[in-house]
Amino acid sequence: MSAHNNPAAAPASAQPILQARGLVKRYGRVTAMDHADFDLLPGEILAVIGDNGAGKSSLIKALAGAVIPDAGEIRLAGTPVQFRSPIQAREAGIETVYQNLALSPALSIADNLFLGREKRSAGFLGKVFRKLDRRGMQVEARKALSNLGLMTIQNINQPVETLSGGQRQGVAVARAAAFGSRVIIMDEPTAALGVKESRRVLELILDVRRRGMPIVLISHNMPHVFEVADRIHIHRLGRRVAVIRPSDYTMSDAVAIMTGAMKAPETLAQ
Ligand SMILES: Nc1ncnc2c1ncn2[C@@H]1O[C@H](COP(=O)(O)OP(=O)(O)OP(=O)(O)O)[C@@H](O)[C@H]1O
Repeated sequence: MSAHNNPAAAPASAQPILQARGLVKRYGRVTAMDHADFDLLPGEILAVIGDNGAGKSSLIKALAGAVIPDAGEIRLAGTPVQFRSPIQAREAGIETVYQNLALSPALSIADNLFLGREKRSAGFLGKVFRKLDRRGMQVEARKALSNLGLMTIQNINQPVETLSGGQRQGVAVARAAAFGSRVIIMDEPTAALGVKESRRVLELILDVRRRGMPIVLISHNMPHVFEVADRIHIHRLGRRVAVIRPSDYTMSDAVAIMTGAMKAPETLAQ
């Protein structure tokens, strides 16, 4: 599917769902973020690309509450937010799927989906003895996976360590998509996957967008970026230097802007 006729894409005038202005983060003498800006529009897939060390992770971590910036402002749906921890960002609806997935291999798929937000049984047993509502969680886990067309997974009680890389990625995405999130950030979701599995994860990303959820996709894989992104945020030396549409530039242009070999376009495509 072409990313450029995305019916969910917001008009240019739409208010960003997630926005950052002037983020700064220094580690001693290293400036990881140097007045970095960021805009994610409702319903879009925004790819973030940049050379190694450009500061992509620092930016994403700041948006996800894992790094506290030294300066700058983050707004969620127009409201300034100051996340002090990843939990706070998650509670506000920003879900991050990191490259080294935060899944517990020995636990089942259903348990992983509810890790950290387990459902308790109704009434006394749940309140006093914190008894888990296993049946309820299994029903919801099955629903979350089938919503995303992931029901090739036969048994939601099987341990995650028995799943393929792509299926694991799927569980992580299902978890992110299932809990009323407003934004999903995916850090190199296809980096460790084979061709077929990468394909399925890309389909999954498109599927999540079809459901109206905006996605930030950090990736070094230009063909993947150009295939699914509505817009591409190019990061260089700690800051955003351009936002382009994949239909307006070639992959080598994007790489040239990223490395400084080509001048960044003057105006940011919004
Ligand atoms: N915790 C830290 N302590 C010290 N320096 C750090 C820390 N985190 C990041 N840096 C430095 O900040 C700069 C930006 O790093 P960052 O990881 O954000 O870049 P990146 O674009 O994500 O790189 P990559 O693509 O290689 O993952 C680098 O020079 C890095 O060494």
